[in-house]
Amino acid sequence: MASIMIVYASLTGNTEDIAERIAEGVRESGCEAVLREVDSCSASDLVQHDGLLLGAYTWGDGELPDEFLDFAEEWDEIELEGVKCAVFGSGDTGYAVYCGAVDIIEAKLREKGAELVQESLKIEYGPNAEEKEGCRDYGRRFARRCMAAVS
Ligand SMILES: Cc1cc2nc3c(=O)[nH]c(=O)nc-3n(C[C@H](O)[C@H](O)[C@H](O)COP(=O)(O)O)c2cc1C
Repeated sequence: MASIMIVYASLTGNTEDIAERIAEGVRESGCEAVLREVDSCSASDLVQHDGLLLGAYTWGDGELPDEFLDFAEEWDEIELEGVKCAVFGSGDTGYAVYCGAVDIIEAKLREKGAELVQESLKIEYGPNAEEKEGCRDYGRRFARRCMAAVS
């Protein structure tokens, strides 16, 4: 069974809600979903799985949340070449840089040679009912791509 790691940072629960819905979609597809908050895992945990989904809210002026800053220092030391990844997050369109953390994480993964297998998912605040289904679908699509690679 393919195993997919979902690592996220969430201050008020919106990104967590997205992460949980994505995890449901991953599981519906018959894959294992390992869901972890970023401050409870180390960068080396990332490479033990068949796919990696990273999620963050945006802080400051389009910045990564502090929890991800510590993590981002560590991932310079790990090999992500060819690892199947995708990025999601929550933001607020009232800010100048909407979901900037998602773009920063995506750029970092590209720089590390990771394979971004689908477009990033950005949601304003928490997902509404329709967006929740979109999150599940996002998880299902990601899982299918990872399963195709392991079978
Ligand atoms: C101090 C502060 C700065 C923020 N800066 C941004 C920003 O630059 N861009 C953005 O899209 N959202 C920004 N946000 C909005 C949060 O990312 C948004 O509320 C998000 O839904 C929080 O997700 P969470 O519930 O997972 O913590 C900011 C929020 C706060 C409180």
